[in-house]
Amino acid sequence: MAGPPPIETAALTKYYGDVRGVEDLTLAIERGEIFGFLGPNGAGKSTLIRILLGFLRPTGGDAYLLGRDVTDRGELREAKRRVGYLPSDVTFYERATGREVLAYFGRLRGDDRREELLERFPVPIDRPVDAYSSGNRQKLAIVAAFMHDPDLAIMDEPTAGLDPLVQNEFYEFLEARRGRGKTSFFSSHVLSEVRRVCDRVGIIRDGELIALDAISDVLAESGTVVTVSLAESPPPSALETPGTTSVERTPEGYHLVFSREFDALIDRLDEYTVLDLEVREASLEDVFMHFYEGGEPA
Ligand SMILES: Nc1ncnc2c1ncn2[C@@H]1O[C@H](COP(=O)(O)OP(=O)(O)OP(=O)(O)O)[C@@H](O)[C@H]1O
Repeated sequence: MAGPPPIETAALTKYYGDVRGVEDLTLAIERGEIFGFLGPNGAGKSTLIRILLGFLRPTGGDAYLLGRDVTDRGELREAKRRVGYLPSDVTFYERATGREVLAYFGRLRGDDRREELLERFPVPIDRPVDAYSSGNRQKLAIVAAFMHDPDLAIMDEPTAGLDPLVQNEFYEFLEARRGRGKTSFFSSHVLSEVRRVCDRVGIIRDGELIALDAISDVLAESGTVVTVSLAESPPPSALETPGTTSVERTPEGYHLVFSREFDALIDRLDEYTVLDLEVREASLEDVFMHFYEGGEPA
């Protein structure tokens, strides 16, 4: 079981001229986990992935893949034999058939799991790739990325373009990999998929890591949403009680995200006339929206 973390970064920083890609990013992914990397557009997700794969050189800090320094060509090459990469914009040599594409990648890295993957993610294998739908193209990319059974998979928005059934198949596939101690790291905008499949999440905004947690911890901390409609209109801050993550005024009333500290809230509401009250479990959207929106501008 021992061994270096599959992905490790320390104070990793990348500037494109004056533009910040990522800044001071310190992160360790554990062996066997499914890790989701979330953040709004332009947050720095692709920058991190491109540094890890050696496509970009960091401005500062360190990054290791399977214990190998990604800035050392020889070490990177060695690590990448055991890594599968699924880019967000899949491109193949268009006139090749699916079979030829897979044969090419198979020669480079091996293809022990090719047939099993093609059963899970069937594609019209003898047609030229330029005639593929975007979903089939993505499925072919999945087969190509995983057929050498990599210890670590790095994926940039892997389910974009897949229909819900195939998405589900993909999540089950990642879970089966986890059962064999394989590690998966992916960027996503889709909170529901992260909730469905990830063990831990990192949230990045303006190039910086602003939260890193187990999904269950995130939800335990701020896992309840209360919508309350009052006859009076106090400022939202008047409804802040211990354990409240956020309070907003919406057309339906006040929207509170908080841990389950009901007594404090009930005491506070006693000062007003409650017209309507709804309590429900928070979605990840509720919990993470304040991470996405809040904070200092870059
Ligand atoms: N080649 C480049 N030259 C200059 N700036 C860049 C370059 N690539 C990315 N950036 C900038 O770096 C920042 C991080 O971009 P990045 O693509 O890593 O974000 P992202 O989180 O992957 O976004 P998205 O969700 O839109 O894919 C952005 O401000 C972006 O404009």
